Amino acid sequence: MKIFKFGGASVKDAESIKNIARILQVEGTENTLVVISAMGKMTNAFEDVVDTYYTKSEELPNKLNLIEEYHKNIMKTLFEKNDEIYTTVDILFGELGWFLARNTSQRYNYVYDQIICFGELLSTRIVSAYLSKTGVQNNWFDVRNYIKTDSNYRDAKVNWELTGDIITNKVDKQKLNITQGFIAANDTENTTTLGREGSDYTAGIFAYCLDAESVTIWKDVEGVLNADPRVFENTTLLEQISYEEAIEMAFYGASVIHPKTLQPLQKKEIPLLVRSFLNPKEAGTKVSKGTMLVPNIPCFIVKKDQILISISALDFSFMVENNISYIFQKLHDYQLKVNLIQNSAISFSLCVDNKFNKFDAFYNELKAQFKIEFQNGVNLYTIRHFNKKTVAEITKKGASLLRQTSRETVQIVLKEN
Ligand SMILES: Nc1ncnc2c1ncn2[C@@H]1O[C@H](COP(=O)(O)OP(=O)(O)O)[C@@H](O)[C@H]1O
Ligand SMILES: N[C@@H](CC(=O)OP(=O)(O)O)C(=O)O
Repeated sequence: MKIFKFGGASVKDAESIKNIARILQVEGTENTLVVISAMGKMTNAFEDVVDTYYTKSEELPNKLNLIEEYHKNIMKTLFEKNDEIYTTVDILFGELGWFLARNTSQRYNYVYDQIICFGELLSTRIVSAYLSKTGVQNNWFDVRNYIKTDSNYRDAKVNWELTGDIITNKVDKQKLNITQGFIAANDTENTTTLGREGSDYTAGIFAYCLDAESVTIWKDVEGVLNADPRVFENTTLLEQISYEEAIEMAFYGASVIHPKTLQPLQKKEIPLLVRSFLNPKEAGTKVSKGTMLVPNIPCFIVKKDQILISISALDFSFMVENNISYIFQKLHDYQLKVNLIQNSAISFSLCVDNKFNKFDAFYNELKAQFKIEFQNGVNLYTIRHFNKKTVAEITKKGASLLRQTSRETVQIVLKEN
């Protein structure tokens, strides 16, 4: 069985959806499972709905209208006025409205997941209906009945045993299956999510459980490049990457592949292909067992808008196991994602992502016990397979605040203007 994943960019408008139908017709529609993300930037729009719900509820109808209009504009091009999809989509907006009106929970992350899931539910319904309309038979299903997780809303952990059982028993391998990325459900049937950009991971979960022959992620770029083309001018396509190398790149923040996606694939040696939906004839990138990197060139990864924190003890004592373990417990409690660590005898430096806006609370708790300084808005550059020239190229971009070098990797924290 083949697993395809189409991300937001590949379902961002009516033309993109027509393109998916063309790709499926060329690639074949049997023994295939297609995982689809929310359209375009709709997950961001739903995040805005969540914030508005809590802070400026008078603006909520307006935000919801914008989302509805976006989807209906796309539908206008793809369907006739009386097509059933309009009822399906209205029911979904009705369910969302019902939740917003009835919810009494103040648990932000729980509420977030119950709202955010509509992006994927809408996109998959629309793509599935369009495929059916154009004669491509398909089987839409609600992934929340297949992927089961714990109740760690917004970053749920998969219950592999249960999920594996359900998927192997329930997925009809003969058909073209269409389902949602990123969302799942816990054992009380509440919606959970796998972390932002988690649809790649969904594809990996299905591939693992179904022993798929391959996973293909369709992108608006040729494949995995040696640097983010939005940040670097000259980029080169990587034709082959080993699992180990791809895991390293994803870990350091190469956003083109979600970091959790690769391990399940590596375990079963399922190749991951990253191909262009704009140029589907090209081979793109293959991540598989084998050669580390082809071509073997330096690769650049940048994580923007990080916080560089420096912590030392108030009494100038050494930063050792007991206070470091305490700090890590707090980082975990406040869901701060650590991207770089460096310690000296009396101070401990960290570069973190303030993913869930919990840095202030972390800071306030720690400042009672430690001297803690921080700098917002720094960028973390990682160069895999670096050389002198590439390090010089990066460091000339701004003031270098911290550097860490290992055999294959250099990481540099920069304050850019
Ligand atoms: N190393 C890289 N190789 C290719 N694309 C990259 C890389 N790093 C960042 N990108 C960016 O990732 C984008 C595709 O990812 P994304 O927008 O998340 O796609 P989707 O949401 O459709 O899955 C590309 O348009 C490109 O700008
Ligand atoms: N829609 C979700 C999940 C996802 O993976 O999206 P994309 O494939 O567009 O990155 C998000 O934006 O986080």
